[in-house]
Amino acid sequence: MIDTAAQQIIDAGRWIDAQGWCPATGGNFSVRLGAERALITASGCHKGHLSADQLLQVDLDGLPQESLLKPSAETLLHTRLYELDSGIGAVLHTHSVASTVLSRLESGDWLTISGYEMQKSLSGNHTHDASIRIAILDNAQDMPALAAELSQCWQTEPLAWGFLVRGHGLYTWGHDMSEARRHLEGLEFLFACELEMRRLGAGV
Ligand SMILES: CSCCC(=O)C(=O)COP(=O)(O)O
Ligand SMILES: [Zn+2]
Repeated sequence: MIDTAAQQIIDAGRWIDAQGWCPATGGNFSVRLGAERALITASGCHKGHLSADQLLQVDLDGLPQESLLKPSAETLLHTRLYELDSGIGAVLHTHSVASTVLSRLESGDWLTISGYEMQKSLSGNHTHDASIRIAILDNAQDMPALAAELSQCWQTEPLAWGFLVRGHGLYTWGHDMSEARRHLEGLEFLFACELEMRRLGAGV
């Protein structure tokens, strides 16, 4: 199980890097290992060429388990998602240009997208003819505070698919790594379209 999860994270990192969505040391990825644990990337390494010795187990308080590695600085956002929804099996955090710029252009708490066929890549959506809303949290270096912000937002309205952190990037998830990758690819396509529309002065 751990070997499979590790390979899923390594493969996702290679693919995400090839898309240009985890430049420098940006991004972090995790897979749930059970009710109380997750496998997550270590802090500060390039996520495009990970090896198994750059992954460690954490409990849902974000504490390393049987490892001397330093977990991702953003571990608490991953573990909070696993606590908030027991159906989440994998979490991907990326730093694309589109998610970073769009989250800064939008000054409100939500990004609303409508009219795109690609909305159907997000579980539960069956038409372009509806609006999807992606929450935007303000960035912070204080991870317990940002995780608390996420919990508060979730209590008002449970989030689906992902959320943006302003000027920082995207968190997305799925019931397994395959669904998380589909949500990531779909959302990034939608963000790129929306950014291009705004650049052309169309819509909004
Ligand atoms: C230059 S990236 C800054 C940190 C960050 O936002 C990130 O996603 C990577 O942090 P980690 O500790 O997981 O390497
Ligand atoms: Zn980040």
